[in-house]
Amino acid sequence: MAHVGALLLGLGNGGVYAALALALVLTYRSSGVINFATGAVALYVAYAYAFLRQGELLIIIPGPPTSVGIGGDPGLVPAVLIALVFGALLGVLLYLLVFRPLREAPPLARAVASLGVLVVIQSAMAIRLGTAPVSVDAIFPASRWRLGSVTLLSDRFYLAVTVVALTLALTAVFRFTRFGLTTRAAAESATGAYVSGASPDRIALLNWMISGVVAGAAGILIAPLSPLAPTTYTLFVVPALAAAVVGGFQHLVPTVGAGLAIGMLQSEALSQAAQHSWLPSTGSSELVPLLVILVALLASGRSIPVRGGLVRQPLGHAPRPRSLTVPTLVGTAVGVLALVGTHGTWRAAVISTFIAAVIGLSLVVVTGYAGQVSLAQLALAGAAAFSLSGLTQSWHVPFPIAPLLAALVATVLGVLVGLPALRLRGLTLGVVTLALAYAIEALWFRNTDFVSSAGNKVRPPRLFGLDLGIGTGHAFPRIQFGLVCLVVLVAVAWGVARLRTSRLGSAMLAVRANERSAAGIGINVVRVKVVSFALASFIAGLGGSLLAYRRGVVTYDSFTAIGGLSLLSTAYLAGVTSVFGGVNAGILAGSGIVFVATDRWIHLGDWFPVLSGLAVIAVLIGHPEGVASGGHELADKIAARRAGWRRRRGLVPAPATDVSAPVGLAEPAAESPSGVAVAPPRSGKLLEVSGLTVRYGGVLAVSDVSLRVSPGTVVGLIGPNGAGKTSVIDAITGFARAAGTVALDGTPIDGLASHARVHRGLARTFQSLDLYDDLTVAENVDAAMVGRHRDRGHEALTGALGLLGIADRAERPAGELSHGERQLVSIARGCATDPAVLLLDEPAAGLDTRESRWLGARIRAIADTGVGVLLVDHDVALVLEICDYIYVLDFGQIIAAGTPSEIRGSRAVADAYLGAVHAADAAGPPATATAPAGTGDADGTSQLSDASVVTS
Ligand SMILES: Nc1ncnc2c1ncn2[C@@H]1O[C@H](COP(=O)(O)OP(=O)(O)OP(=O)(O)O)[C@@H](O)[C@H]1O
Repeated sequence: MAHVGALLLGLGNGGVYAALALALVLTYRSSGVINFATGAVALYVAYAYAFLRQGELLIIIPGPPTSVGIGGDPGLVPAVLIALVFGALLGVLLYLLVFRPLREAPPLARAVASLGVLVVIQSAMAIRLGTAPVSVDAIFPASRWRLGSVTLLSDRFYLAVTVVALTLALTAVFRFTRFGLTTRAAAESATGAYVSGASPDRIALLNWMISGVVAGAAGILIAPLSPLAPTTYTLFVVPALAAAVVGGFQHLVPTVGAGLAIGMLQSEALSQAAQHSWLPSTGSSELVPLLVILVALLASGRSIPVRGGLVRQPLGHAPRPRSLTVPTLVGTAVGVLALVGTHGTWRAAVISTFIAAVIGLSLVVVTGYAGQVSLAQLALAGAAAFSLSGLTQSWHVPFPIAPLLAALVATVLGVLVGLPALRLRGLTLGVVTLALAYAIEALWFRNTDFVSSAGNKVRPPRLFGLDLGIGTGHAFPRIQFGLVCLVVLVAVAWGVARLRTSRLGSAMLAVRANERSAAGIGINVVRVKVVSFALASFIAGLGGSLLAYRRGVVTYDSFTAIGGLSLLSTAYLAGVTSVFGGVNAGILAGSGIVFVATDRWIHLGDWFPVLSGLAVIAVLIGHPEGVASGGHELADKIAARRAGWRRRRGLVPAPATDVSAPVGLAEPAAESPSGVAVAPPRSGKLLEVSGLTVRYGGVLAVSDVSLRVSPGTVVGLIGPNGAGKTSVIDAITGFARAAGTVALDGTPIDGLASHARVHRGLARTFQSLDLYDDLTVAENVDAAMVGRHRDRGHEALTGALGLLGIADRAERPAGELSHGERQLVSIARGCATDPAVLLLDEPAAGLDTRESRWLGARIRAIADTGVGVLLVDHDVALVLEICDYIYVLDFGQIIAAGTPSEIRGSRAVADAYLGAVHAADAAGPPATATAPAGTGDADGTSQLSDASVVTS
């Protein structure tokens, strides 16, 4: 019964989380924004309400007085209504000024903009109103109801009932009104909404308005129960995000249910912590949102996204460093000059810039390269900082072993933080890492069991008797410590730049771009994610250790969850995809040189965070990929101009302009069009598939399919749309769950993960190509050779590019190529995995007949090297021309198999697959009349290529 009482006590907070989660769902559904500022909106409306009840109108912009009198308290209902109107207006303003201009921006850019809004509102409120809590009169009668041995506080009950009533009303609006219908249609597809005559823009605006009202209502309702203070309200967004995740950011009722449950479980956790000494004295309630999110997500997530279920996270171009030596030397020289040429506050700011840049570089690795949105990097830095304190104070571990060990602690924790990334991606992962940071802060950094109220001391670094510490008094800040920070920064920056040019870096970018196709070329997506979290956490740990040495005493306030949000927004703004951007993040950070400069020269003082939040928003609207994107474009332009200059002087050959044009169909297989020798023939393997069956829920896509692909042969798999051809390839390569056996040279491989099958010799291409548009052609192909020896890798790279005739496109970004060229890159990537069997999914899609026949010759050339090829294509003329054997699939079953001439003469195939053509023949007009130009051969392929037109 005590448990029931504790649970019911949590109804109040639960109701608020539920209302905020509703507001989150509304903005996400209508405009795809995860609005981290939802708690801040609630905060603003709650303050506006509290001031109204004191007869004052709140003004948060600088200049005029904080409030003006309105002649007394207008009363409960008018005050609530006026405050809610403010909430609605704030919602409308946020949409019109911030999120509408960003509607085409990457999802992460929109989330970062909401972080900017959060910082602006929270900092402005803190400056204008102070951080002292404000108490507000009760709204609901506060009495104790006794139900047997259980006590229920009536105000909590009324609050929860109000939120549930609000949810039911909103659910009814969205279910039964035209506005609700169009909102749901727009959530599915903006085009769909346009087609049905609704303006997604107006729908989004209305939803933002309602969201402002709902968030405001949450703020007003909780104000009497929880003293009004800027930071507490802002952080209500974490449990609210957890509730929204449970509802999939779509469904209102599960969202509200989860919000209420989180509040109740938190209350129970607090009561348990008070009763049991073995439970941590603080932090158990902050752990609840994390556990709720993890249970909800792990129950529904998948490790590799299913076909069509990919979350794309465009993050901007991650440029490949052109040279490491010059920037390293110049950067080091600038750093030394900055230290030597400054003193006092300025030198302290330079040192802070170095440290923040190190932590910023950790985000470059995990988010910029590997595409994993981590909001926990600052918490990981904190973990190292607090560990360093223990290592130096209690264990007397000397420098530099202590900071390295502390960074290793952060690495272990970082790998744990990264584990959810194995199943989650995009901003959902960001939400989980935020919940983790929130829990780590409460359980460890704020926990008085581990950290004394004045903070934990750190022993200054000493090496061979030399004092490397930052010093105190007049000596502060000592140049020696600045040099230590600079050495760490240069080493980390050099390492991160090297990583970008390494094969691991290419694999990270491949995972960032497209996990499915990364797995398809043999990249172990799980390992790449874990390694990127480990590397980034180690770097964050180094930064955290430096920060601990810089401060001398470690306290929680340097490593808060909110600070982690600011870190991501600064790093994103500075350019999270390059070393240049990471260093920029240090320069722009809260205690860096820009902060000191603005403080000294423009006397911004407390308003710096507000202005930096506004700057984040303004810059994002102009450059949704961050400020460094301008620098990257400039560097690309300079490089292109230099290359043009070198070409004009005849130093390098000019690239061919029409690579996909046929370059001689009768070329020898061992020589590429550019004269590059292709990979030597390898021993292919026999692929045997039997009893393959694939089901998607109730749909039987493939039923009991058996087929063989012998080394050195091209085997076709044809069939009408939806016959199950891609599903067969997905099942053979481990991308779709299937029954049946798949064996290579008699060894079963059906139990293996997709990337492991690639290592056994099974390579594939994707119908959607799934190239890494950010990477060059060479990098796309190189990514397929992770773990291969460099020299052999180089041989395979030139071989694969040469075989497909795209060697002269090697340095072009894949995103710039024509469709035909992209098809070739996709096949080259498959070839680069050194396959024994290559499965090609519609490689001729989008090619004209000439290109298609040229491609056919390339495919034959691949088979001539000993590789077995399974070719799925709608171009029947191509399939009949180059295949040794063909299987015909219809409704998931093999209906015919044989040599091209047998297939050509098969009545069953004609009926099932070419029926339309035969029917057309019977009706009169000659089939050749509509055949594409150039396909009419003496052997009658014209009729079949006509069939390909009918079915594709
Ligand atoms: N993820 C999925 N969930 C549910 N059904 C699916 C899924 N993927 C494919 N299907 C269904 O399975 C059947 C076979 O689809 P598949 O894409 O394998 O055929 P296909 O022959 O490759 O078609 P196409 O030539 O159009 O590419 C179709 O009915 C399709 O709608």
